[in-house]
Amino acid sequence: MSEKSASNNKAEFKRQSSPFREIISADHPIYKPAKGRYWLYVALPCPWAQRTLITRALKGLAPIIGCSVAHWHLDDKGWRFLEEGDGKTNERHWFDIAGGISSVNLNTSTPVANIPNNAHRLLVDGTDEPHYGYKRLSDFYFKTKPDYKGRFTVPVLCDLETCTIVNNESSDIIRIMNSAAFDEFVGEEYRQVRLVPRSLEAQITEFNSWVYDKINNGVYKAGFAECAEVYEREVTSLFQYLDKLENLLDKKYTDLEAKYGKNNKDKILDRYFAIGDTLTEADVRLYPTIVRFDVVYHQHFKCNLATIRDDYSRIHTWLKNIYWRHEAFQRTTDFTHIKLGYTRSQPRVNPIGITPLGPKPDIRPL
Ligand SMILES: N[C@@H](CCC(=O)N[C@@H](CS)C(=O)NCC(=O)O)C(=O)O
Repeated sequence: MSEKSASNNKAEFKRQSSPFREIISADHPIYKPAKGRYWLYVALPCPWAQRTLITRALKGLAPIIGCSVAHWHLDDKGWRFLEEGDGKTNERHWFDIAGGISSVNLNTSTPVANIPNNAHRLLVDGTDEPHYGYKRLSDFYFKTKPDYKGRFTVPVLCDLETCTIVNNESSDIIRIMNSAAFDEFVGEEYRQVRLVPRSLEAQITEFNSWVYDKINNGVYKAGFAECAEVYEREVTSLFQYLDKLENLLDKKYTDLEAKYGKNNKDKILDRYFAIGDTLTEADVRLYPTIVRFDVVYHQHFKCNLATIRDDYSRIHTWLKNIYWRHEAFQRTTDFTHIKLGYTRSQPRVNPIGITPLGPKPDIRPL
């Protein structure tokens, strides 16, 4: 999310690669599957972190892999946790049981302005780090690698036994969660959830590759461009790929209408996903960008050739369907953290740090 993640001398945004890439498996020399051994550190503005929260919820891993939420405000020392001891209440349990992080009550609390950057509203702005009392995410990075020189990004999956970072790349973390590693700790209903079914693997991989480069990362390439020429090129490309996505979903929706009848909305919506007719990793990786689009990327990253709600009707229906009918998505979406996080943490993009009140509502009803 940081505007300083990296850029090259052509004023283009380049995302740094993630240095910690271990997996958890019975064959791994150190990181064996276990209940309560691993902990996920996230920040709710971050779309990459949200992928991991969604997958954790869908796979029933909330009781197996705990989670801490950094304060939504990213400063020049990186993400920070709320003060030690603050979060040691029963409410933390409620946070985890929610299958992600819930702040359903917050989504209706407006306006979001007038909150100081360093406000500490317990279990509203984030949680503490309950194991080591770390104040900063950077503490984990230095503990794992004392000479670490990169950025301190979320999400981070940590091993509490060795106090090291197992992995800090969201696409790996969701594959770890989606593997059979934790099957023995979850019920059959979760074991059956396969976000990358073998029969759809090639299609999902192809979809993910352009969605990642042109849409997930595309909004950042437009928003963090350091000159007009780069911005214009990137924003144009982004909307070309949103058009491609709209066409793909249009075909999907029309085929479902032909099969089940135009009026059979429930049957259609039950099957209306990006690839195949069940929820897959393709939806998990697409959603965090689309749900942030109208509320932040449109104005903050100047991705304003169109909105999802008024100009991309099939993407909009897909988004509303996922948000309103799938708890793992809705309960890991915190519009307040999202809006505040982007608009208050990127002074080059928004120097005064005023958080726009609109659009209203954050997401329309289905
Ligand atoms: N490749 C990483 C990217 C994660 C990432 O860029 N996270 C941003 C938040 S959206 C971050 O933590 N930035 C902190 C910083 O750059 O200081 C992943 O997908 O896990």
